[in-house]
Parts: sequence; C-alpha cells; structure tokens
Amino acid sequence: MSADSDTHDTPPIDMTAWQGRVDPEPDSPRWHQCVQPWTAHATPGATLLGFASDAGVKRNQGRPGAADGPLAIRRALANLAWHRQGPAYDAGTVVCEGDALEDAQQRLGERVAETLDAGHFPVVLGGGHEIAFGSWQGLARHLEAQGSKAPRVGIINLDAHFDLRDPVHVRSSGTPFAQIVDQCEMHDWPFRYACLGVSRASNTRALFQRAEDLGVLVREDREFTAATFDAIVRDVERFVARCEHVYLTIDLDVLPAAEAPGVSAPAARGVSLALLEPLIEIIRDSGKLRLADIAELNPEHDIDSRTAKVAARLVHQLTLTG
Ligand SMILES: N=CN[C@@H](CCC(=O)O)C(=O)O
Ligand SMILES: [Mn+2]
Ligand SMILES: [Mn+2]
Repeated sequence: MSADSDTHDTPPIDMTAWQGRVDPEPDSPRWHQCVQPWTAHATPGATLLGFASDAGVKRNQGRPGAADGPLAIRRALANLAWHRQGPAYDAGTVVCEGDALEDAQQRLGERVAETLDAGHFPVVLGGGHEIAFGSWQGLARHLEAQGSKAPRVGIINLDAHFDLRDPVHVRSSGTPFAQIVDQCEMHDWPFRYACLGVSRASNTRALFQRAEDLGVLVREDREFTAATFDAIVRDVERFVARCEHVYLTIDLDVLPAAEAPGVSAPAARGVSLALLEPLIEIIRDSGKLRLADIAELNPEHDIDSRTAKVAARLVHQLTLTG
C-alpha cells in the first residue's frame, strides 16, 4: 500500500510540552506526570504521534497554522487528570518540510505502522486533514504485514466536509479519502466510509454525488439532535458491525465555531461535543478501533485555547480505557 522507504530517521522525542500542575494530595496524577517517551519495546499502550503539517491546508486554499496543532494539543493535555490504567507514550512528531507533503505522509504511515506492529493504540495529533492519508497508510501497511488480503477497514470521519475532492487536481487536506479510494481500488480492498456531521452548505453537489456513488454513510450536521441520536448510534453500530477494523478521524471543524474556533474553516452550525462524545465512546468501546487521529487544530485562530482543550479532551476520552 505504501512505497518502501526506511531511510528516514525516527523523529526525536521532545518531552518539554509535558509540564503542568503537581498536586500534593495522593492519587492525583496528571498526564504530564504519566506520559513516557516511546521506545520500540515498551509495554503496549496509547501512543501519541504528532503530524506537524499544514501543507495540505495551504494547497486547499485554507488558513495555515495547523502545523502548530500537535504542540498545542500536548500542552492542553498535559494538565488533564490521569485516569488511565495502562501506559501512554509520546512517539514524537513527524514534521512536513515546506510543501513536501507526500514524503511526510509516507513517514507518518511508517511511524503509525511501527506503533501498530508493536501492539499500541496510536492517536495521531494534527495537523491538517491531510493527516488522514498518512494515518491510513500506516494502518494499511500494518494489516498487510499481518497477512490481511482484503481487510474490511471502516473509516469513520467526524467532519463538516467529505474531503473527497478529486486528487487529480491537487492532493490536499480536501482529498485524503478520495486518495484512499484510489489505493483501495488499486489493491482490491473494500472502501467503507462514514462521514458524520457534514454541512450541506459547505460541500458541493459533486461531492454529495461522489459520496453517494461510493456508498458513504452520510449524516448531516442538522440530523444530529438529542431526538435522533439513538438512530445515529444504530447506524454507526451497523457500520462498525460490517468492518473488521475501524479508523476514527476527527476533524475539529465538525464542532460549532463557538466550541472550536481554532480551525481553518469554522462551522456555522456544527455538531456539539455533547452529542459527539457519546458516539466516540461507542466507537472506542467497539473492540475494533485500531487507530484515531485529530485534525485541523489551528492555534493561530484559537480563542483562549478552546479548540486545543476540546482536542485534548478527545484524546483523553479516546484513551480512557485500555
Ligand atoms: N479539510 C478541509 N476540507 C474542506 C475545507 C473547506 C474550506 O476551506 O472552506 C474542503 O476541502 O471542502
Ligand atoms: Mn476534514
Ligand atoms: Mn472539515
């Protein structure tokens, strides 16, 4: 699924973001006191991996700044209370140099595969949504190494956008799932994609048509209400039941602009964290979640670290069990 290249050095692990409050009471640990630098033979746990890139956002005519997302998420997570049983690691950050996006995505894939091969649950911190093509390459590489011939991978994207733009024009933060379609076709793998929280006003007719042609499970932002939540849960459970492995990707612009102002394209409506979080927990607890990433945090446009705090809380929730 990905070109062979093991020529890159692994990124250095900078642990300086892991600082914060230390409580004198017993049994009061916080993330910064518990996260360890990743090593190849560490006991499997939750592993954070940064992807410092906004090359895809720039190519997609968006607002740059997402390259600083991984550091902002780590800083926000550092002070959160620690409730995990298992270990958590920081595996460093893959940096996209200039516009060398394809190289960075490949290196991210290699790092994700390495953590999966070692039995970890990787949570990748973006970075623009071009992160998804790197994350997915990592999962694909790992599954191939395990001998899977045509694995049924379900991609669940919480996003205001399909990100199914035709990559023939430009490969960007708007194309990762169309790039994955191409890879799946090339290798005769099924493509299973759910895009939840889509804004009709922010996606063209062509994109809705492409989603329909690809059999995408689509739920629009306006369909998310307390009254319809159970029906959406059932849709997601059915989707997960048809898959062997799940990759969850969360684009923070799925949230209302008031909850997530620090993104390239803030949502006029969006889906509230209060509705997304229980859905994420169901996906987490499905037993099939292999990989997650959080995309599009742009600290330059954040207000009082609101979006970084949401991203950190999502990492906290995603890794609460296991
Ligand atoms: N990853 C972002 N994708 C959106 C961005 C939309 C916008 O910038 O307004 C897209 O390409 O549709
Ligand atoms: Mn997106
Ligand atoms: Mn989006």
